Amino acid sequence: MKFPYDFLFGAASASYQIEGAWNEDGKGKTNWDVFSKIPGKTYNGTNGDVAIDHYHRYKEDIKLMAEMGLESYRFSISWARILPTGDGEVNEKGLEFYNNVIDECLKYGIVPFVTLYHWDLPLTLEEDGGWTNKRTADAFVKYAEICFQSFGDRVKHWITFNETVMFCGLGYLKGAHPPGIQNDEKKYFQATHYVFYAHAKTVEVYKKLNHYGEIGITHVFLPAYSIDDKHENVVAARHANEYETFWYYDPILKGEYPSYVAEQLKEKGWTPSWTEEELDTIKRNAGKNDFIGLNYYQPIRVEKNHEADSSKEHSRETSTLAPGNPSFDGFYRTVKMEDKTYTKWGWEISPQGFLDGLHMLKDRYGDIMMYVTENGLGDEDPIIDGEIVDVPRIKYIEEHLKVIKRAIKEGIHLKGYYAWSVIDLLSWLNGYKKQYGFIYVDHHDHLNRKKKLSFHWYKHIIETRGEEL
Ligand SMILES: C[C@@]1(C(=O)O)OC[C@H]2O[C@@H](O)[C@H](O)[C@@H](O)[C@H]2O1
Repeated sequence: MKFPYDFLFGAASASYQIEGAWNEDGKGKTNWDVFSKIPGKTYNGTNGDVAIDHYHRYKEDIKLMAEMGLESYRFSISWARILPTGDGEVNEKGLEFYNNVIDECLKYGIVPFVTLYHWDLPLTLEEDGGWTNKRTADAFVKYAEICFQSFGDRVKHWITFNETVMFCGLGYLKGAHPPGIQNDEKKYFQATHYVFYAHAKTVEVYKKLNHYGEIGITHVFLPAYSIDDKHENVVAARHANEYETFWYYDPILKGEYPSYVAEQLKEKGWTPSWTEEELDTIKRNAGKNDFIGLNYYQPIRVEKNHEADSSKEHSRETSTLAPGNPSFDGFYRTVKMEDKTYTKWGWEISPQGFLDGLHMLKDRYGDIMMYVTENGLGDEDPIIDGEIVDVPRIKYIEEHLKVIKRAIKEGIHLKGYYAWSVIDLLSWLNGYKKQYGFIYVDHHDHLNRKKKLSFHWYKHIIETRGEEL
């Protein structure tokens, strides 16, 4: 059986991780332009000043995507190229660059799937409180409307935010992302609320434009499973799903926060300062979402945490989602299981965990339309006789595509798959060591591009619409 005729086979990237040209053509500074240059913050001091120079080489890169037969390309717009100060004057050269990228995609029949925010925030806004300041939410809605008006005639698939839990959690709890704040739960939850509010307002604005495209949000999908049937561990898994998944998915799909979390926040004094207008905006627009984007890499296996409160000690290493760390509130701990397989970065490889999680989402939210907006294997790819023989990546993606095909047969409304990443790119915390791409970038030879084994494999899967999987 082939994948449905309208299922999109795609691959993804993000502006800060590929573009470079960090200070060219009127682009404003972002939080990451500054944060990445603070000693110790990134692996080996890597930063996105050049990245893989996609800003100057986008035609070459998109031509390679076309050669792969890619049906859709998910990329993000750097807000600071459009509005250098976040909410001031428009930078025409920024509009020009993304118009060129979109037109280059359409030249090859590649469907552009655009993320408005993939973590690079204009510095002016970060310095004014970032996502804990409602100004940023209001500025985002203005920025989004400019993008809709400029690109909406050709872009019909829009993602507002990528992985809110990551930029808020790493920004305000772990300190591994800007603004580098640790253990500030009040700011963490406040930031998530303003993101959900900005998302809801943006959906409302988009729908009023009658562009007849799709809009949604992309969340991490990290289904939590108890390590055994012990009651306290089952409770721990429920707690993890409430804070890591339902806190994020409920306001988008149900228009309200999960009571399990909301009540605990009240007890702990972590409730965001929200207004009735904000809560009503979230409620009023929940039904207008066209899809939810899932970034799935792994599940987590959890047990009740009994250790003294080590949840407050953080480092870059404890911020990479590897198992063995306590939750931010110390309630549970993730566990590395003897009978599971893991990547070099300690992420469990579990297509079955994905399928079980999809059914959990359907049980809770009904028949919602979904895209897998990221999935892939971060690895140090083997190079044999000059060829990048990334067989582990082929196996990883193959197993997950098989499960996606099965999920569709079981009634899960999945409309597309975007491998992370289309091309090797800068990893926020792992520099260029952790590769994800179908296309290799040689940092020892002028960033030259080279097709990996997986490039040819994915081309075949797309051509045959995954019939053999
Ligand atoms: C933490 C990490 C990684 O480096 O493995 O997860 C997978 C992938 O998620 C994406 O949303 C990030 O933009 C990208 O950089 C990757 O980040």
